[in-house]
Amino acid sequence: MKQLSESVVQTVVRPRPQESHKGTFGRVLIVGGNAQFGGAAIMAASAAVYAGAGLVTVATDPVNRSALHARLPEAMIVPFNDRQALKAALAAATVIVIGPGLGTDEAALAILQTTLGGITPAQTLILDGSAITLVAEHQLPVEFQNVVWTPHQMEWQRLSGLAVKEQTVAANTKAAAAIAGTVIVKAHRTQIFSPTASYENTTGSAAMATGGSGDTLTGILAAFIAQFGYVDQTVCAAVYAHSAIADGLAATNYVVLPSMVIAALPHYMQRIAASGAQA
Ligand SMILES: NC(=O)C1=CN([C@@H]2O[C@H](COP(=O)(O)OP(=O)(O)OC[C@H]3O[C@@H](n4cnc5c(N)ncnc54)[C@H](OP(=O)(O)O)[C@@H]3O)[C@@H](O)[C@H]2O)[C@@H](O)CC1
Ligand SMILES: Nc1ncnc2c1ncn2[C@@H]1O[C@H](COP(=O)(O)OP(=O)(O)O)[C@@H](O)[C@H]1O
Ligand SMILES: [Mg+2]
Repeated sequence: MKQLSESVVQTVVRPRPQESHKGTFGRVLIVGGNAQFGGAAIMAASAAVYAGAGLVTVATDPVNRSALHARLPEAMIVPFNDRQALKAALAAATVIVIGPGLGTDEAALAILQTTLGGITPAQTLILDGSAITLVAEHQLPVEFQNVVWTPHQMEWQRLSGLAVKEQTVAANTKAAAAIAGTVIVKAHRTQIFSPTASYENTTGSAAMATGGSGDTLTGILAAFIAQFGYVDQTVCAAVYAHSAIADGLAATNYVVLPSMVIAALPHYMQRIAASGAQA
C-alpha cells in the first residue's frame, strides 16, 4: 500500500488556465438529500463548489430548496422526484454523485435506478452513503468503468460482506477487486483501492468525527474529478486534501466541522497550486 503525501495534491491541483470559463471546470450533479437529510446534500454541494467545480446542480427533495439556496446560491436545483428533470440533469453532468442523505426508502431506490440508467461511459459516478446501502441491499448491478465508491466501514460491510473486524488490507483488496471501479474505505486511516493499485491516507484525526465529514469528502472528490479527470492521483489528492485541511484546523480547534473544511478549501488549493507552480 502506497502512503499518501502532499506531493500527490501538488501533482493534481495546478494553477487554473486563464483561457477558461466555468464549463472548463466541469459540471457536478449531486443526487441526494431527502426530507430528513437535506444537510448532507448541502454539504456535498458546498464542498464541490468550494473545491472548484465550474457548475454544481443538486437533485434533491424540493423541501430543501430554500435551505440550499440560502446556504449556497451558486448551486442550481432540480426536484429529484421529477424523473424527466432528473434525467436531463444527469445528461448534462460530467460527474454524478449519488447518495448523501438520499435515504433508503422506495422513492430513494427509484431515484437510484433512474440515475444508474442514465450514466454514460464519459461520465464518472460516485456512490456514497445511502446509495451504497441500497446497492448492497438490492444487489443492484453497477458495472460502469468510471465509478468511485466511498463507504465508511459499516457501508463497506454491507457492500463487501466483510464484518468491520474482518476488514484487513488483504481482505479489502480482494473484495474491492470484485467491484467495478475505485473503492475508498473510510476510517481513521482511509484506504483506497483502484483497479491497479492501493493507497493509505496519512492525514485525518478524531476531530473529523462529525456527521457530514464524509458528505464533504464526496463533494471534494466530485469537484477534483470534474476538473482534473478520473485517475488514481485525483482520487488520492481529494482524500488527502480533505483530511489535511482538517488537520490544519485541528491544530487550534477541538472539533473540525464540515463547514470549516469547506470554507478552507479555496485557500488550501491556492497554496498547493502556488507551491507546485514554483517547483
Ligand atoms: N446532516 C445530514 O443530513 C447528515 C446525513 N447523513 C446521511 O445519513 C444517511 C445514513 O448514513 P449514516 O452513516 O449516518 O448511517 P448508516 O449507514 O446506518 O451507518 C451508521 C451505522 O454504521 C456503524 N458504523 C460502524 N463503523 C462506522 C464508521 N467507520 N463510520 C460510520 N458508521 C460506522 C454505526 O455504528 P455506531 O455509530 O452505532 O457505533 C451505525 O450503526 C446517509 O445518506 C448519509 O449521507 C450523514 O452523512 C450524517 C449527516
Ligand atoms: N477518527 C477519525 N480519524 C480520521 N478520520 C476520520 C475519523 N472519523 C471520521 N473521519 C473521516 O470523516 C469521514 C466520515 O465519513 P462518513 O462516516 O461517511 O460521514 P458522514 O456520512 O456523516 O458524512 C471520513 O472521511 C473519515 O475518514
Ligand atoms: Mg457517509
